[in-house]
Amino acid sequence: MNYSALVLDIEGTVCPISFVKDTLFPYFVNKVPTVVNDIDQQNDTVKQILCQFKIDDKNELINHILGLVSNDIKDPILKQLQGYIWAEGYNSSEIKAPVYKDAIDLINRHNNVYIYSSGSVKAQKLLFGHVADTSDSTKSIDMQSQINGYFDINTSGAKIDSQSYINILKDIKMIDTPEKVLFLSDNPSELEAAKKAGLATGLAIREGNAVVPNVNDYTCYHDFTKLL
Ligand SMILES: CSCCC(=O)C(=O)COP(=O)(O)O
Ligand SMILES: [Mg+2]
Repeated sequence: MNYSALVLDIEGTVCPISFVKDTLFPYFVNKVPTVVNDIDQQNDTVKQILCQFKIDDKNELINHILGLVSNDIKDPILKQLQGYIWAEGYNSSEIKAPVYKDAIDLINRHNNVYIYSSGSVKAQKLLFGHVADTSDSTKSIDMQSQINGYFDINTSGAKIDSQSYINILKDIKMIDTPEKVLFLSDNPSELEAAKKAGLATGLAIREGNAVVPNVNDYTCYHDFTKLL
């Protein structure tokens, strides 16, 4: 099947879950106390995001944010904040995104690729702007020009809600032919929601992903080499 558009999840699909859990989250957790305690020194956007939590006490706010991270809560305010904190890590080259080689190749050979992740649009752009270069560990590759658009839980809604996929179909002007849009994710609940909206779906099977008991119900991809 020739798909007119691809919509790709990030964590567990185009990069390992371990990158998010062992690199991105710890980097963020380490910075949270300073960012909250020194709120007056943060830029206006970060101040506004912190204010949205509506918690005045700094220690309480720190504990609230850290609790969201440790329980992997896909909270829209948390996700916005993470993008701003990770920017420092990417811009200083401390963080580079280990996007799977087969995912890089897939993105390079399809001309209509979109991203839909719980990570904020800002975080997504940073990630694709700083993809680890496997041939030279000191370098990163900017893949942003290969991505046609980015969607997150703030722009489109929760990933397990089929309305979110309808919103995306409208945005990418594919609402009349949803079956020509392929959504790839490691999360069966997301695939079910996308399927309900009429999209074609594929389950990413990667090392470290959660085991899917009813794996035979899905079209599975251990890598994307043979896709398209
Ligand atoms: C944009 S990378 C940050 C990943 C993240 O915060 C996250 O929650 C990943 O969720 P996904 O929807 O990509 O599985
Ligand atoms: Mg995922």
